[in-house]
Amino acid sequence: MLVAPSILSADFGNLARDIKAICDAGCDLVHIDVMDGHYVPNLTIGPVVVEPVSKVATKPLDIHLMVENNNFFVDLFAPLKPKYLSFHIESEKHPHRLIQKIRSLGICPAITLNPHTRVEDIEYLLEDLDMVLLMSVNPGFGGQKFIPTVLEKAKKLKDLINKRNPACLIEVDGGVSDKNIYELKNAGVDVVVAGSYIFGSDDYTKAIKSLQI
Ligand SMILES: O=C(CO)[C@H](O)[C@H](O)COP(=O)(O)O
Ligand SMILES: [Co+2]
Repeated sequence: MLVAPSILSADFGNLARDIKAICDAGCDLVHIDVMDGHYVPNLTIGPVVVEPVSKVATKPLDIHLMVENNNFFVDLFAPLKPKYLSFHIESEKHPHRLIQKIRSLGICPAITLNPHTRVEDIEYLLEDLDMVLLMSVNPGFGGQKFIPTVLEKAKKLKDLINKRNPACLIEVDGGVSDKNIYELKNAGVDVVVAGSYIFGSDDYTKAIKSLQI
């Protein structure tokens, strides 16, 4: 299991320090939550902040867009060369076109599904995707309760992935901890995002290791 700590739960007054700390503690990816205050009722950070603080990151960036104007934000964040750039299927009229654009910029395209969205909705996009991000909370805030129906969704998605594109990864984001990590693993999940669990612990190395099963 790969682990991507969400910096939403980091100390925003010491963001570079916290990004360095999770990289030193052995995380696999650095998850950056980008919220525009329109698509979700919260506002976070743009490239003006992410670019300087991510200079200390020794692990690849995993950027999660929660925005209305995906095209605009893809253009804003592409120069930072994240490994993964994901956008919400629910906020995009032309997901297939946007996936091709992200790929043409040298970035691995990923798509995100809210808790209510059926995995079948993205079946015909799977061949073009490197990762699917399943939300296990409603997007917008850290520290929420895990929605367990994501486990059934992950299993269904795994079947579709095995049929269409076995190389595509499944990522789960929201309410992840050592309490649900084994169920997530059994459901076929490859990558977990964890914010409050990791940043709320007093030993980042131990917390990250407890999820790298
Ligand atoms: O995308 C997100 C919220 O929209 C965050 O990545 C997610 O909530 C992680 O935080 P936590 O592990 O505390 O739930
Ligand atoms: Co996220």
